[in-house]
Amino acid sequence: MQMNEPDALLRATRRIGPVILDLKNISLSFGGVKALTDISFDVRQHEIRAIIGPNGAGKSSMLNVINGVYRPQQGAIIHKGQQRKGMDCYGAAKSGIARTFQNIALFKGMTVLDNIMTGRNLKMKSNFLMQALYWGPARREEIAHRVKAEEIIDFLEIQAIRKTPVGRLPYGLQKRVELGRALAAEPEILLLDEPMAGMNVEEKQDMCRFILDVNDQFGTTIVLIEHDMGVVMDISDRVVVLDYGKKIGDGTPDEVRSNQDVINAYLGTH
Ligand SMILES: Nc1ncnc2c1ncn2[C@@H]1O[C@H](COP(=O)(O)OP(=O)(O)OP(=O)(O)O)[C@@H](O)[C@H]1O
Repeated sequence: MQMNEPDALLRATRRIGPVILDLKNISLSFGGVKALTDISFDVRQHEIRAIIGPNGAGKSSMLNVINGVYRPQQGAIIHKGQQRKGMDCYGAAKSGIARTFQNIALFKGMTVLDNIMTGRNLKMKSNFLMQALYWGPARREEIAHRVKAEEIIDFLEIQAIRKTPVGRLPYGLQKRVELGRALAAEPEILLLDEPMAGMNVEEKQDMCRFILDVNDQFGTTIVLIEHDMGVVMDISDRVVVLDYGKKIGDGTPDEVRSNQDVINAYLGTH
């Protein structure tokens, strides 16, 4: 493939690495409904990879396959060179894959800080009894986790609301807190399910900036579903396009934009 100069430069400076997630011939059905049919694509380290497609195309199902919520009936998932066998979402999280959800899934009565702390659960080593007694090592561990949570709060510029119960925050800020909770797990791969849904223009701009900063500063690989085409084309390195559970396009934003199947099935109708 011939890359033009700015593309090549962009990729070189952003250090796109080798394939870390390879999805091969994935098929998934629910009873008679074929959600995904023979889908193959890969994700490279440090890449921002978008999955787009009309409603019901299979995008969320694909994310659920990646983070182990659904097990496909056919196909293979190769994560860092190892074929994944029978992994659930806990296993996926342990292997460095975190995600946010289409509908915010936060503890609404808890503060921003405490919600972000829940993202540290997988990293906690002390057992329940030690934590309950707040005993030596558990105390030191708690302090270290709080420091990490505060770092994320600073990074996302939400210091002013750190003690506010999440349910009282406007929607855009709740989405940012959800990103913070996912970041608290220090994921290698971050899955974002419509991170900008329901946001106004300014909130979208902020979220775009945070996604790019996470990718740049932490080196996190990002796979995102997003309906806003402007956003997708602006921030993604490569885009995979699904329609009725089938892959109809895959490539750089420019390649996808000029793909006639994509224009017919999706872009042309929006
Ligand atoms: N748990 C489930 N049980 C039965 N059918 C399902 C389930 N999850 C998804 N489906 C079906 O699989 C297909 C793909 O759905 P999916 O939610 O993955 O699409 P999507 O592209 O994310 O759509 P949207 O943009 O509306 O969120 C749809 O026909 C949907 O009805």
